[in-house]
Amino acid sequence: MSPSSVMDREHPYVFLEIPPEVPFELKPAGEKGWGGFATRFIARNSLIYQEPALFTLHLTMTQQVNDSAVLQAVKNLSKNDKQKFNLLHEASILQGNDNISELFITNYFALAIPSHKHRELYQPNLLGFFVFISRLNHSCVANAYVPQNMRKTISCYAARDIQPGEEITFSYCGEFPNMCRDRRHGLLDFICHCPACVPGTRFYELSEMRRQLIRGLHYLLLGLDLASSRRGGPSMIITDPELRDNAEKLNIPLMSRLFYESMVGLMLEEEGIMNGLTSEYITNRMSQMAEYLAEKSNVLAARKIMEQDRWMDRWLLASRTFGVRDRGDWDACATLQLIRAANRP
Ligand SMILES: C[S@@+](CC[C@H](N)C(=O)[O-])C[C@H]1O[C@@H](n2cnc3c(N)ncnc32)[C@H](O)[C@@H]1O
Repeated sequence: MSPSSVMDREHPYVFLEIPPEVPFELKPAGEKGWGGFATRFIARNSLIYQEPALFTLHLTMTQQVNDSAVLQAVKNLSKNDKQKFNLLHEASILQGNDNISELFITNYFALAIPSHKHRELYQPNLLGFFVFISRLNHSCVANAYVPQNMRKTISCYAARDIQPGEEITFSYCGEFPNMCRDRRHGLLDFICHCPACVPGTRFYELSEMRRQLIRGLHYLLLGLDLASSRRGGPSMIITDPELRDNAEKLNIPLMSRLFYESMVGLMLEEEGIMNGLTSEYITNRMSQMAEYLAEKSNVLAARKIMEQDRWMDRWLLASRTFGVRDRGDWDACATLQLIRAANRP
């Protein structure tokens, strides 16, 4: 028996009692430490696991995660739950990290709680500690996703079909689709080795191009450079000054918007990171824009575009009416500007 397999058999995770409904097992995952591997076939868009927080920390806006806050919360746990925390702590020590706050930071998800005030919907200072979904590793081309949660529970869904034995991964940052490798690695605190992060491969080159393109398309749609470290500040992702100015004023014709949105969809699909939630989100945004169309020919063209199931087909059709003007353009632009002004902090 090799020394590593002896170590693996005695690893703290082996003693974690995994609930029977969890469709993955914990195993070593190379340089990523341990990870979760599917124990059965998981169909695209289906729920993988819904998990309640082991405990939560509600910090004030100026407070940071600290050892005493974490230890105080752990003290109030049941014996069983304390044991889970201790096993994760032991595993963390094996990886050379004895720091309690760090352990919390590696295993938390920010929780959103509904609030009467729209702007307070997302409360980044309510943090939940999760034992099982936190065992899943990151990938920039993940096969699962964890949507923004609304209560003290998080859910993980399959972004595509997952075969038994396949490692289940999700993206630790929802905004990675429009960021190139260097920017992503600047935000992660480790070097990711997923297929989109290994330079010199065809997939890597295509991935870099696709993400740069998505970044530019987002600029055209939102007038914002979401991938910039100075978000909201000046950006040169669109070099044509007139087009950039129109994007910043949200003055992009509706039919062009449908084309840009379809192209984002196509790029995400080609990259292998389109999931049910994102698809629904882009489709809704396209439908909302189409509502402003006033010319009959454009209304019909938009309807045809939206009827297509594949993003490639939507994009091809949308390219035929790209740049066509509509009487509803001005109305849409004015409304988008009002929404932006209302949402400014
Ligand atoms: C929440 S934990 C995930 C589970 C962890 N691998 C374990 O053994 O418990 C996050 C940590 O896993 C490692 N990790 C996750 N995804 C990775 C990736 N794609 N490449 C390298 N390391 C990764 C990093 O050390 C990261 O800080």
